Formats: sequence, structure tokens, C-alpha cells
Amino acid sequence: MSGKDKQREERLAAALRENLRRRKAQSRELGQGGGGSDDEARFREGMAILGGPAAASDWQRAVDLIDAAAAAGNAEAIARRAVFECRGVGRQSDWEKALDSLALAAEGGSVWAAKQLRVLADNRFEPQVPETGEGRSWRDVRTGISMAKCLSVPQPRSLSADPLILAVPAIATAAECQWLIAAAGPRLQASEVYQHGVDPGRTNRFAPFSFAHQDVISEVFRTRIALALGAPQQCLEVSQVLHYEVGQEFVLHCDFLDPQALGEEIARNGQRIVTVLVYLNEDFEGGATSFPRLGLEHRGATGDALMFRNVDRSGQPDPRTQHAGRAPTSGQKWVFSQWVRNRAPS
Ligand SMILES: O=C(O)CCC(=O)C(=O)O
Ligand SMILES: [Fe+2]
Repeated sequence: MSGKDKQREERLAAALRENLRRRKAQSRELGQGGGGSDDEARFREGMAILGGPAAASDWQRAVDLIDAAAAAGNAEAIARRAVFECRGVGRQSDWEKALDSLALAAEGGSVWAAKQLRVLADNRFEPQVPETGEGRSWRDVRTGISMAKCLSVPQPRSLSADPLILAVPAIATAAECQWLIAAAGPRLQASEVYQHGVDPGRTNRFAPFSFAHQDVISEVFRTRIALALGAPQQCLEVSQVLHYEVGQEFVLHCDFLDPQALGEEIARNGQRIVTVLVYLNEDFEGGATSFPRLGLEHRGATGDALMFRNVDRSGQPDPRTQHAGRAPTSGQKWVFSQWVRNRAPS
């Protein structure tokens, strides 16, 4: 982070702390809870469930706890509710409600919500980050965000007709890419391959964006990808951010699931028919995505996507799509990786 960015972050955090202090004082005067310790405990319990092993079976309880804390005015719970609202968790998906919640949470002192609003307002067609404090409230910032613009997808360019490989320029803004890098960085872990544990051929690290780690920006990514593919959101697997240091690589592999080894999984949750990669940075050398059987190497600029089909026209695995994430020779490579099934999991 540059010195200027750091100063801006510090100003933002100070403004939000002040905002929170004022709100707490106001609610004390009014004799309201205003995000008291019970609500804090509910929020924490809900988040612990979402992040724990019982998330799949107990998510409704977690969502109820977080919703209750949000309804009582807990700013972090309201920010989390925004993710439920845009995803449609336990309710209809509603982006406008999600933005309203982010603004409310930012006004209540959530730095997490305020930063997301700022990133969303850094629209790729009008690249400027709004500053609050000079007469602008978080509500003003929210009002300036157009979801129609935000969810529009640029025209793809064909790199290969068969197998189908498309490049989509600027599917994400630089601010969104930076956000995801920052969100993934502290959670990087050794990479895995499907049901085989840690893979020695995959020396890069990754961070999954499972339920507890999703935010409105990662949802924007997933929604744009679903729109670009014309696929229902439910077909998208857990998103990942991949990180490669110099010399680290994702060796040659295919992304489809082997029907011989994983027939039951395919029958239950569908085949992995499409892969979408979004290049999150460009300040590295080497590190292309390489398809040796097609004589194709590709590296997008920051925010560009690469989309390819892993199966042929009849839906059968297409070994020509074998590919590798090559190692950077200098710098670090960050990629958002999205595997997409042919149907929603059962
Ligand atoms: O990082 C890359 O270029 C390739 C990543 C990849 O193959 C994948 O995520 O399946
Ligand atoms: Fe892959």
C-alpha cells in the first residue's frame, strides 16, 4: 500500500470510528440497544457457525442469528446481511437492498462495508474512488452506484472456436481485483486437487471463498461470470483466488472430472464443463495460462477474463483443453478461478 493509500485508509477508519461513537451516543440517549453486546454475541455466534464444519447443515440458524443482530443495529451484521441479500440466502436476491445495507453498515461504523462501497463506486466506466467526509455521506456513495452498469459484461473475443476459448477484456475493475487479493492474502493455503488432498504438482497456494468468506465484491464477480456464461449462479462452485510466487506452478491438468474415477460425484453434482479465470494483477513476468495441445498461451491484463469449455459439444471430457498455470519468473501472480458445473448440485 502506498503512503497516500495508507493515509486515506487511516482517514476512512477515523471517520468511521467517529461515526460509530456518535451513533452509540445517540442510541444511548434514545435508550436503544444500538448494536449492544447481545447483538455482538449473536453476530459472532452466527459467523462461527458459518465458518465451522456445521455450516452446511446449520446455515439457517447462522443466518437467523446474523439477521437478528442486524435488525438490532449491529453494523457488522448489517454488512454481512448485504451478502445474504445479493446472494439470495434465505430471501430473494436483491442487489439494491444489498447496497442499502452496505451504506447503513458503513454509516454505523463498518469499515468492511465502507470499503466495499468504495470499490463498487469505482466504476470501470468512470474510474474514480469517492472520498467521503467532504459533504458526501455513504448514502451518497451508494446512490452513485448503478447495479445495471456494475453487472454489465463486456463482449468476449474468441481465441479458439473448438474447443471454445474466449477472452473477456476488463470484466473487473482494478479496485475489485485489489480487493480480492487483499481478502485472499491472509487465508492462502496449500493447493488441493479434487478429493486427492494436497497435490505435489500444484505448488501455488489458494484461498477458497466459501460461505463465511464471501463478500459483495466476490458476489459481483460470480454474478458477472454467470451472466457472461448465461449459466444459473447455482452452477458455480466455490470461487478461489490462486497465488503464485516465483517458481510456483499449477502443472498440466484438465479441469473436467474424470467420469471413470468420479462417476458418482458427476451424477450427484454435475460435470465441471467451464473454467473462468480472471487475472487480478499484471506486475509479474512469465505466469501465462498455457494450453500446449492447442499451441496457445494466454495472459490477460488486470481485470481480464479467460473462459474455456472443458467438454466437447456432446458434453464429453475434452483432453485437448489440458492446461497449466505457468510459474511467474518475477513478481507474484494472482488469479480468480471459477469452475462451473453443467447443473446445480443436488
Ligand atoms: O493460473 C492459471 O493460469 C491456471 C489456473 C487453472 O488452471 C485453474 O484454476 O484451473
Ligand atoms: Fe485448470
